[in-house]
Amino acid sequence: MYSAKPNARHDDVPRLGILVTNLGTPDAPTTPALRRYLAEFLGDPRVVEINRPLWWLLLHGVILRTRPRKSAAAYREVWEEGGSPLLTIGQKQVAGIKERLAKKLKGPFSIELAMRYGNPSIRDGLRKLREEGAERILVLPLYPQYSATTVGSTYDAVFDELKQWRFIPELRLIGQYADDPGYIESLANTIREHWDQHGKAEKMLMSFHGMPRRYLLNGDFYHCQCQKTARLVAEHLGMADDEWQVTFQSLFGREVWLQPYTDETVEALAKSGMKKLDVICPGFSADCLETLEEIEGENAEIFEEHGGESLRYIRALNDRDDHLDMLTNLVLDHVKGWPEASNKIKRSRRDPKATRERAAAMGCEY
Ligand SMILES: C=CC1=C(C)c2cc3[nH]c(cc4nc(cc5[nH]c(cc1n2)c(C)c5CCC(=O)O)C(CCC(=O)O)=C4C)c(C)c3C=C
Ligand SMILES: [Fe+2]
Ligand SMILES: [Fe+2]
Repeated sequence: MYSAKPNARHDDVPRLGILVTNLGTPDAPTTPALRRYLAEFLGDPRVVEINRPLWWLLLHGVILRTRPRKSAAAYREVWEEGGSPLLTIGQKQVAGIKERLAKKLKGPFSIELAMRYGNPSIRDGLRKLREEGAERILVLPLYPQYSATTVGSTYDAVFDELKQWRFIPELRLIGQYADDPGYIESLANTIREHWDQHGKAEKMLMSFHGMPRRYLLNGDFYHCQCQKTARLVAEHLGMADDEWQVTFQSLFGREVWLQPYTDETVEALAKSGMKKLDVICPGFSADCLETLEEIEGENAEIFEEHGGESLRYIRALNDRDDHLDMLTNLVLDHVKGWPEASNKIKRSRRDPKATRERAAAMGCEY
């Protein structure tokens, strides 16, 4: 049985729905919450693409017995009063985009934050949009670079939910914005502000989340989009080739991942005598465990342990005004051609009494 909007009425005003998504985060920095979260995340075949039965045994037999405790301790280091940074920042981002859209969109719209894993879920976000009357939905995954492991998997979750609906909304998906001029400019702005405050370091690493190299060889061009973002930022800032470098972080498992690795590069640069190093993570639209604990925490320690003086982590774009302006413009570009209030006008021209009588004759509550 396909599901429908509860208490659907024939005179509902159709709205535009915007679902802003990110990866997701555990509900609490505890071992049981991490076990639930990692089981969902690492059980996703888009994320770990190996033989399913073998992976299931390894995941449930080994990884979920050991990693949740370790990961919970790491999450405790970054946890805030309102929850995980990825979630609290996501809430601020959505509130900021909503405020901006309210000034620019003529028709009614609703916007919801949803997470690919954990809460608030994509299923709940889509259902909320449906309850609010959304008949057209735009999905904006907050990943600037497309990867099947992130954006592709988000689409899977959207399709899995929508295929159970009776009325399937018109759907648009934003796949990537790796070379969007507003995004590049926001990154350049935040770097310039950092330089104004702290001066330039000897080098800047642009560190992106990694993935197994095999995925690139099988056609996931995330790597190329990361390179493009980094090149455009460097060009925008007029940086010489030896002033910056792309690296990949957050390795998981024993396979070869995209290289060079951030931690190995940080260590090598410190050993080579470098004293000041800037690191930015352009692929993370919000600060999270991978930036705060891994880069600002672990990698800064690695740098200092091997002779460096200070690794200065440049925060993610988070809820900066230029970032929220850029994301709002991205939404506006992608809803072009979708009529704003025309359906409302059409419906109001109908004879409500006659429509109600016809509906009642069919046993339908109008
Ligand atoms: C197992 C393989 C993983 C792949 C492939 C992967 C790709 C990938 N991830 C992000 C963004 C984020 N990942 C985050 C956390 C995280 N990532 C993995 C594993 C893979 N990611 C794990 C196991 C974890 C959980 C933490 C841990 O136990 O170490 C996060 C942070 C979430 C948070 O709550 O703060 C983000 C964001 C991208 C962009 C990407 C591929 C391009
Ligand atoms: Fe990840
Ligand atoms: Fe990590």
